[in-house]
Amino acid sequence: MSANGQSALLIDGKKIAEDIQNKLRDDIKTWSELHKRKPTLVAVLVGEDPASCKYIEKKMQAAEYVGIDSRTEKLHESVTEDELITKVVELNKDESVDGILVQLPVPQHISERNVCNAVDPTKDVDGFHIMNVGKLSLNMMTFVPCTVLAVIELLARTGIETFGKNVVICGRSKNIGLPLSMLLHSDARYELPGHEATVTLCHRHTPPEQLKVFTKTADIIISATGVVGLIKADMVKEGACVIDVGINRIKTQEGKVKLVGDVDFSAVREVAGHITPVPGGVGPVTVAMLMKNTFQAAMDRLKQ
Ligand SMILES: Nc1nc(=O)c2c([nH]1)NC[C@@H]1CN(c3ccc(C(=O)N[C@@H](CCC(=O)O)C(=O)O)cc3)C=[N+]21
Repeated sequence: MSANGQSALLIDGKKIAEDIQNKLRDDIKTWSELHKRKPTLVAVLVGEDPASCKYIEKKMQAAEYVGIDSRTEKLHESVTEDELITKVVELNKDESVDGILVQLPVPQHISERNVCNAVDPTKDVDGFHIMNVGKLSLNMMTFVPCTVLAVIELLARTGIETFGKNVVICGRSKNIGLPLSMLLHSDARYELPGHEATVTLCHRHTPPEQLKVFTKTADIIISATGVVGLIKADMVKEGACVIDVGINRIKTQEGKVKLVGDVDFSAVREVAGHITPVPGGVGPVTVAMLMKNTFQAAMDRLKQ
């Protein structure tokens, strides 16, 4: 139990996602009536990975709710890189399409980088195109990856300051840890909103004792590693905010599959000031931010 005798406040990602989507729903309705069309999102899914199918389904449901036209283009697992890129280029040229996303991971024989770079940067609602990654690193306006936006949104809506704070990010993935580190230290003197934190980016070669030294001084800990139980109670400063981006499927003793994050939730909860659960934390807000990026893409298209 923490010094004030209370356990951490739970950050309700599901509720936050609903709030965002309700606001978007109103804005999209107004926009669609004005422009006589709806924003349009196309997801490209290669193969039939059950987790990918589930995420795509959630995205399609959210799109339907907020008033975005959406569809999933399904390609066989054996599709070649050229064939996949041909599909993407076709969507790039399609004037009725505002946002394109290729669900990751793609099969081993296809280069993820080549595929992400094939998406028209103005339709790249995932923010994975090399040009959008470059812009983010320069704190320029661009599409920011949805999970990164979700973390920022969870902090902002919970009233957690980042200005001058110590943030420790665990995990340096190109789609989450790295862009999150770029956004959280962003400088307000450029185009993007500045978050102005001091960021420490830890990864698999950060020695465990050193990791603990870093996390112990963090005001905000964000874990995106896929390592179950990485963040333990003795690594967390009293009152810190803990954001769990991990998604791990584990088998329980009864043989059931359970979704857990990277954080030892029940123990960390007693030390932290705020904590996100898994499920019901970052995941639903990620989907909401995809809707926001798609609406943005549609608005930008009409302005061009
Ligand atoms: N091109 C691309 N863009 C992505 O944005 C992308 C991707 N590929 N590949 C996979 C990851 C993962 N991701 C999630 C989306 C929603 C939940 C989500 O809604 N999670 C629910 C529960 C889901 C469940 O029950 O499995 C929750 O945490 O409460 C999680 C993870 C988007 N990703």
